[in-house]
Amino acid sequence: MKICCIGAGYVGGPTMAMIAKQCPEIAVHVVDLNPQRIAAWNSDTLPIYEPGLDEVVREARGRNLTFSTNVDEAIAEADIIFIAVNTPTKHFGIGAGRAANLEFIEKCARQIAKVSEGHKIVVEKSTLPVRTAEAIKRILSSADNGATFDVLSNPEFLAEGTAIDDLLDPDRVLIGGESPKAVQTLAEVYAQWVPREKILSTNLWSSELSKLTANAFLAQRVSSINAISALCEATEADVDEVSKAIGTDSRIGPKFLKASVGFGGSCFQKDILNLVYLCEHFGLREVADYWEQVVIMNDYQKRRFAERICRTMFNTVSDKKIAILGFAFKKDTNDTRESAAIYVCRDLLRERARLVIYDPKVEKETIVSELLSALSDLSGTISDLDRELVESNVTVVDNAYDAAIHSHAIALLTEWDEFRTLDFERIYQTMQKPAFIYDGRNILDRQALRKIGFEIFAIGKSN
Ligand SMILES: NC(=O)c1ccc[n+]([C@@H]2O[C@H](COP(=O)([O-])OP(=O)(O)OC[C@H]3O[C@@H](n4cnc5c(N)ncnc54)[C@H](O)[C@@H]3O)[C@@H](O)[C@H]2O)c1
Ligand SMILES: O=c1ccn([C@@H]2O[C@H](COP(=O)(O)OP(=O)(O)O[C@H]3O[C@H](CO)[C@@H](O)[C@H](O)[C@H]3O)[C@@H](O)[C@H]2O)c(=O)[nH]1
Repeated sequence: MKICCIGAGYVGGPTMAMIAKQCPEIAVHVVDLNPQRIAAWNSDTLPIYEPGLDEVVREARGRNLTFSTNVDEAIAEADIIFIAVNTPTKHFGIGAGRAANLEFIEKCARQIAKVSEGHKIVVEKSTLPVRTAEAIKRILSSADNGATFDVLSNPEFLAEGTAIDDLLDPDRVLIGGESPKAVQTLAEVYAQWVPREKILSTNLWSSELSKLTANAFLAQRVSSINAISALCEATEADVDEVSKAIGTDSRIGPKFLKASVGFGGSCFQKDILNLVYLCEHFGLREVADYWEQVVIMNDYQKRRFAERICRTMFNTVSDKKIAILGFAFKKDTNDTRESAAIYVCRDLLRERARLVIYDPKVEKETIVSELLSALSDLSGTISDLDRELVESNVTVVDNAYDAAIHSHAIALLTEWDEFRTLDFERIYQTMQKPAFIYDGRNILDRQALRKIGFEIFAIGKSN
């Protein structure tokens, strides 16, 4: 059997590497339009940082795992074609700011229709609005070379930072489709390492909608506890104690109740906005409003964090040096898409703070480009003033101690493990006084820091 995957990103790369590792008899060919990305997949420095990924790729690459830009060839040879391209929020035209941009999906479907012969199974791996498979089927059925297709939905539930564990031992694999034979063929691939009872099959539309719904529920939990964190700060309740108290109720459960500076990542916001757009499309105004509130609350949480920094530093951060620890949207990834850090830094820059940023895995170019795009207007134009703000007020350094030297405050925005064990005595000596710490992840020992002399503010703690 031959598998092709279109899209060598955070999903296509790790997912296909795992299939290739677990199924040595299947030839897996991952293709992408981006030659730099493909070159990186073929090198010793993979394009994404993910614990355990290097080993999996090293085992299968060259044996039954290939990365290339030969999209047509890979499609033509494959029995199963996964589509794992990006489906970002649309930034133009109808549905701008909400709907998913399906341009890349449609281009893949047209290309598959053009170069395929015989019978192929086409698998939606990307996260898509419910009923996208209908459009894909229409496009594929226009193929004029006699090719036939089954379309399946097989959404991916991996989380970044734990992708390899999630792929090795998933809570479930979901396959939606109309043809039992096609569903069975794909299920056989996963059954090489996933227990049968964890492979669920549903109709196409339930599968597509389950992915959006799963992300909406997860993000809703984070926004719910973050909403409570604001109330904790006003009432001397402690959000971590509240989380623990409610999470021990087996009906609620303990996961995804960690209050934070706000959720980030390429998926939660995009997928909820997509759900909101779908609800509006179907005339379900109240349902749309209900889910939109999850994103509104998240924006509030990020804004609130930056405002608290300004307020508690005597109402001005202008010309003050703030060390930013962490820029990725969570630990153990180099992904910065929609990271809360971007928006906190943007707001601080607008207050004319000087930022010294350190993240163990994020490159300087990525940080600068994220900040410039956060400061740009809707059309993507960056004013000279904003460009100047970033050029003069942002420094990126390669360790936390250098970031903290002479700073007035530290804002911890990503929960990297190395930040837990920093020598804060040493850091305190090098900082301006009073020395402030804003813990956006609630991972630091507040008592110990206070003993050293820090003024510490954490999420959902009223000091
Ligand atoms: N990132 C995650 O953790 C995650 C998890 C589950 C689901 N998803 C979903 O999976 C999809 C992919 O996400 P991602 O994070 O891997 O995106 P990504 O941007 O990292 O990767 C997508 C890749 O597709 C390539 N591409 C786009 N159009 C192409 C075409 N016509 N031919 C060949 N290559 C093309 C791009 O060059 C890019 O490298 C999205 O729908 C996302 O919502 C993402
Ligand atoms: O209790 C929590 C849990 C998460 N977060 C934040 O929420 C964001 C998302 O975290 P997580 O869900 O762990 O990472 P993602 O890689 O975005 O994974 C989500 O999005 C993927 C893409 O659709 C799905 O496949 C996954 O199942 C889903 O967890 C991050 O900023 C986290 O810091 C919190 O603030 N508190």
